[in-house]
Amino acid sequence: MIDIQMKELEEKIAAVKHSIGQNESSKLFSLTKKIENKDPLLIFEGAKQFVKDRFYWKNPNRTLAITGVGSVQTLIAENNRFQETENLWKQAVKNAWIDNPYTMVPATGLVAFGGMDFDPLEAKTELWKKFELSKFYIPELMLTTYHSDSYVTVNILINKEETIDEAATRLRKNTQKFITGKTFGVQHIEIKRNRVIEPEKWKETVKEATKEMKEKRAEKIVLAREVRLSFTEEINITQVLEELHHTQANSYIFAFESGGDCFIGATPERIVKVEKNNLLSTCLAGTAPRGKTKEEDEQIGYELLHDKKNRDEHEFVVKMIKEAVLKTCTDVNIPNEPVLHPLKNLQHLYTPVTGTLKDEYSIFDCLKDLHPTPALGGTPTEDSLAYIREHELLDRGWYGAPIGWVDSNQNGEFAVAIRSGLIQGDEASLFAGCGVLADSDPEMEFEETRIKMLPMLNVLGGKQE
Ligand SMILES: C=C(O[C@@H]1C=C(C(=O)O)C=C[C@H]1O)C(=O)O
Ligand SMILES: [Mg+2]
Repeated sequence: MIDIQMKELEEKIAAVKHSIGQNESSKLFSLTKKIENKDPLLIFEGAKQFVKDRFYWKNPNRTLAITGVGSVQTLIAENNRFQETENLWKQAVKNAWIDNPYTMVPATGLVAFGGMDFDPLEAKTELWKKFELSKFYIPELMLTTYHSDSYVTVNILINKEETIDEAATRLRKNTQKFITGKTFGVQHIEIKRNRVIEPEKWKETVKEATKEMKEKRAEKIVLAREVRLSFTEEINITQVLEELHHTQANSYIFAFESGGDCFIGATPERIVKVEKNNLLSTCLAGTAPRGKTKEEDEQIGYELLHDKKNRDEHEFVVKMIKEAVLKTCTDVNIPNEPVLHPLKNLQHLYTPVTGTLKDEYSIFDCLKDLHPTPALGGTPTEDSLAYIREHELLDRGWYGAPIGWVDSNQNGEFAVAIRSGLIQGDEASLFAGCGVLADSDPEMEFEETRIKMLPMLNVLGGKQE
């Protein structure tokens, strides 16, 4: 249980109540405490019986995990998603009473976690109907695990009308309910049906795109496709998260529930991380499989580092991110050559980008400038997006877009939501894309996307590879 004396809590609530303005009916109270270590997945599982909307996040080096349950305030943008979300977030922070003694610990205190559509101009289909253009939760309860310490944050709306005693009791009850957690059993997932959506037509689209580039109407276009699965029973998200954690090193693990559907994945791609004014972005593009032996693996890695098509794919991303970051940062540092980024099923070309974010820019400004990078859109951005809108067979929804969190202390981190799937009860869609250039071979690009789906497919009962 959260360690706080009733008297101390009542004093805090009295102060919050006192601060409610004449024209306000309530105030968001955010209270953070350090607690004995808890397993983030047990909290995630336990919350299922009380709330529909949960989120989960783990960073690639596993120093930070965030579990959020419920939403005390949901930030939904209607048009200009980056600017609107930032405005809503700033307003929420301004209106809240934040009691967080651990402001040096990222992702404690008031935090918003969410994601957004890849392309607001793409026609929406039934598939993504539960996901708004952009949606961020400020959770009712959040567990932050940073290095080996755990922190719990409870967010509640204190009403002007309720007594201090009522509010304190409500806060304690809520905390107790969510912090107890629940263990989960091992589910043996069985795929009933695995439907690759229009593979031949997809290859045809890739071929068409290569023509587009030969005729110099674009230089790179990223094309994605979908696989639809159905299972013998409903999928337990907690177990999928645990399996992703065990199988996908060097990747973010994320989940975001909305209206009963869950967008989930294990992505190696960071779009931007901001810690105070330190910025880190990543160029990740160019792909090859892993070898079966160490020698074969090193040989494939060497070839990837020296392959012209993959280096070109990568370079488009470096160029675009460099331009964007030079605008918002000083002290920009970008190595001249990429290195290999090994994953379980494949390896990528990787170039880190660091800089010092100028005071006048926020993480939302960075997202606006960076998304979509040519790792997910193409070059030039607008022409490739127009091509994707018109020709891609898939409604990308939140696939390929930023997903992540911000706190009220100038920290935040967003990944690019790839290697992901949308779980809808006993069905799921998996997504994967690839960078198409003028000399792309449709069969090879198809194979690349097949391998990119394996991380999700394997934890959903697919054949191990
Ligand atoms: C688009 C995806 O991945 C992107 C495309 C890559 C490529 O084509 O080489 C590599 C990494 C990602 O930037 C995906 O996994 O869905
Ligand atoms: Mg590629």
